[in-house]
Amino acid sequence: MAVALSYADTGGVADCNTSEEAEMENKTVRHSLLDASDEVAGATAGLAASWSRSREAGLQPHVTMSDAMLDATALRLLREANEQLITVALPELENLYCQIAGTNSAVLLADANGVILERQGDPAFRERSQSVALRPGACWGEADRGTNAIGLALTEGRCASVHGAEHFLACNTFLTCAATPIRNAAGTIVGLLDVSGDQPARQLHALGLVRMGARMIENRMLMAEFPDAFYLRFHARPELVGTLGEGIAVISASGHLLAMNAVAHAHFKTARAGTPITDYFELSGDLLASLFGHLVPIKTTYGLLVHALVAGKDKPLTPFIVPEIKPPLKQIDESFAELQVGDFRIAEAGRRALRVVEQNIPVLIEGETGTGKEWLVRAVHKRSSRSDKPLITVNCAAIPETLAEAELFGYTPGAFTGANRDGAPGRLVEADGGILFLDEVGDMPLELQTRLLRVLQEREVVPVGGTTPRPVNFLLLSATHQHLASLVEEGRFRSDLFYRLCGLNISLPPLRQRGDLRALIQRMVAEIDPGVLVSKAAMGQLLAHHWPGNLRELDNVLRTAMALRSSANQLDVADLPMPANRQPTLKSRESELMADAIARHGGNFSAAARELGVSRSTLYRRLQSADLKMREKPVS
Ligand SMILES: Nc1ncnc2c1ncn2[C@@H]1O[C@H](COP(=O)(O)OP(=O)(O)OP(=O)(O)O)[C@@H](O)[C@H]1O
Repeated sequence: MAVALSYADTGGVADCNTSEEAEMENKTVRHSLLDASDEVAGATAGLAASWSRSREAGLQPHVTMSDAMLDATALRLLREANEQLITVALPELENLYCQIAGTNSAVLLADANGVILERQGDPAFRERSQSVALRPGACWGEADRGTNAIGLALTEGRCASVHGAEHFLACNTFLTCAATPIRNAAGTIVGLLDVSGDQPARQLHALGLVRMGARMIENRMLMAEFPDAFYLRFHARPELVGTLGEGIAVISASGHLLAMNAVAHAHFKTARAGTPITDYFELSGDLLASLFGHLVPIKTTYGLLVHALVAGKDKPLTPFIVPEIKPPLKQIDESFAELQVGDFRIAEAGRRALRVVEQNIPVLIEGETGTGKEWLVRAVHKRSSRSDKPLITVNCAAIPETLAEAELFGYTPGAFTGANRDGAPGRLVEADGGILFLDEVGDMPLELQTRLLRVLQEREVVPVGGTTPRPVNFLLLSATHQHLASLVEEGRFRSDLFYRLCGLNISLPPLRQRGDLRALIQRMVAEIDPGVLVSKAAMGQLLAHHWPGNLRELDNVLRTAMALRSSANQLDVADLPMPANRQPTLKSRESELMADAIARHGGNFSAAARELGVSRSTLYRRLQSADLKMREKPVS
């Protein structure tokens, strides 16, 4: 499954000297190590809010609270739980300490809750800092010790500097501290790095040092998390590849993105794990192979020139299995040529559906019968990252109610009389890894809706007659010719399921409202036989028709006409299999409006009358006078 990568704090340490690089910096880095005053301005923001939070937590500046401190056993367990972080961070703590040794300071590593895990400090500062519990086991969250750099950085998810009297508790005002969170590849805060000291002035360089240290730890964690992967390392300036300012994209052997560091993520904000690396860099197979161990200029897909190399940890520099890398999504995707005739809404619907469903957000397509809902789904599947996985279509109106559960969720051997001896996996399991398309979802019986909802919430299926759930992972598209929100209002469709299905609602226009009918007719005729032209009169009649069956009807009419035509190279009025001059009359439009509204509301006359702005009795009367026999569904 494609997983969204996210970072809240994407500050990096790149600098730049050309306009392209300046753009790179704009896209990535707000702070620069060279501009400490800016950094401090950002890092000291939020003090007032932090003081309010400290008061709200019941703390008072001059009251020393009972100590929030873990005993030795609890600290040992906490260290075990944070083993990976500590292993990766310890060398960095030592490195940082070398840089601040002799300045009456200490370097601290805390967990994601602000409990200090490790400390490296000047012996002279030890005693003073011990007196305020600046040592392993102590919790420095805001709620325990009021405003302080560790608590503030964790609460606000960014670097923080707290100096002297800015500390909430009076006993801490001799300290000056700078802290910054450490995030894992998914952008979650997993710890924090802090430099604290006993100094009369704010230490501008301390903030820069902890940020550098944290970034180094993050990069190391990234590599520790994906030890078998390859790393594409890049920077706009070749000499900065391999430094802290570089972007790192972690890539699988098949050339798919696994993760990015914060700098890379700042370039590719919408990057998602599981997508081909060619979505982000313009790379042919040969070019990619040439990057192994060599710095080569390449372009990002948004046109920025960077210098990059690929390395694998402890790995011979053998190229990726390049053929698995797909061409960039854009090249095959964005035109939706088979839907694009002249009405921009249709291809745009395809583009929107693709983008959204690729983020694992379900899409609901509404439209009259034959408007091309299923075509749209096929076009989306073809371009999706799951194009080589199944597209499973379930027509919810066509499965008999008694078999629906078994059909959808599968069944175990011998689950019911007449069942297949070996059981069956069910359509949802068949869609695992691919796309599930629920057609005519508005017709799904309420009981089935409840079970489907559970599957969508828990992402696992229990077959009929079974007890063991099986995890499923599919992208979800649904379609209906009804107005699903009205069915919800009428209590015929579960509202919670509606919201589960309808991450994005796409409405396909009926043929009579499309602006590209002429072009569509010409194209469909040319697809059957490119040598045939449509006569003016035939085109006039086709354009005047009301097309209640939409594209399906048009397709049938054109195929029949082409088969019956008397001239080899022209389609004429006489060839058309539909009654002449179907220009809609006022009366026929009224009948269609009534029929449409009743169908949309699934036979609920009251709702249809409301939509049409007439009373229920008027609707009855007009249906009778139009001799329109519509079945009314009893409302439960
Ligand atoms: N873009 C298109 N170009 C040409 N023909 C199309 C296009 N889209 C759909 N059609 C034709 O219309 C028919 C109906 O399309 P489709 O099954 O996608 O409609 P639908 O909205 O899902 O219909 P229903 O609601 O009845 O299931 C297709 O079989 C095809 O013949």
